[in-house]
Amino acid sequence: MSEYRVLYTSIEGNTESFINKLKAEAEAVGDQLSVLEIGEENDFAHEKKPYVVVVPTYLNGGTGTGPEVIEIFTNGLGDYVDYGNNARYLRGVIGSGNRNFNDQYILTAKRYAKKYNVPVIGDYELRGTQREAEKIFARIKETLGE
Ligand SMILES: Cc1cc2nc3c(=O)[nH]c(=O)nc-3n(C[C@H](O)[C@H](O)[C@H](O)COP(=O)(O)O)c2cc1C
Repeated sequence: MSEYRVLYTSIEGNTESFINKLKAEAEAVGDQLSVLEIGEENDFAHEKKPYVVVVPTYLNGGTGTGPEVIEIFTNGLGDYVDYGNNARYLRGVIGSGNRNFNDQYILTAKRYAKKYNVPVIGDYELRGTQREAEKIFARIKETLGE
């Protein structure tokens, strides 16, 4: 049995629903997820081992992908990653969004990947499917090793 650390934020519950699918997937193969939901009000803590983040996309200020388009609602997760040495343990980003947003689809995840120099290891729309959870859990295992 292995345990994989996953941090996430969920404003309207879609990401939470996908996390539950990931948990079910992990349990089905005898593994476990150690999950932490980060809101705007969490106390910061020091992460002690490698982890991935799952981040939905909430943007304001335009329809493009330039600097005028800013992240809203999900900043607590970014602040947590920036805290202490936490960024050093971040190994990958999973993005969620809605393809109706075209070029802005999973833009927050792409920005995190660029900022922290880690790959986007998966993406899905809205609540995702069990099949997507299966694929993304496999990527989490590859990314976090053992
Ligand atoms: C105000 C608002 C802005 C959004 N902006 C984007 C966007 O720019 N790109 C994208 O892919 N999805 C966007 N979405 C879709 C959300 O990322 C998607 O619904 C996600 O599943 C929400 O996750 P949550 O329910 O865990 O908060 C937006 C949704 C809302 C309500």
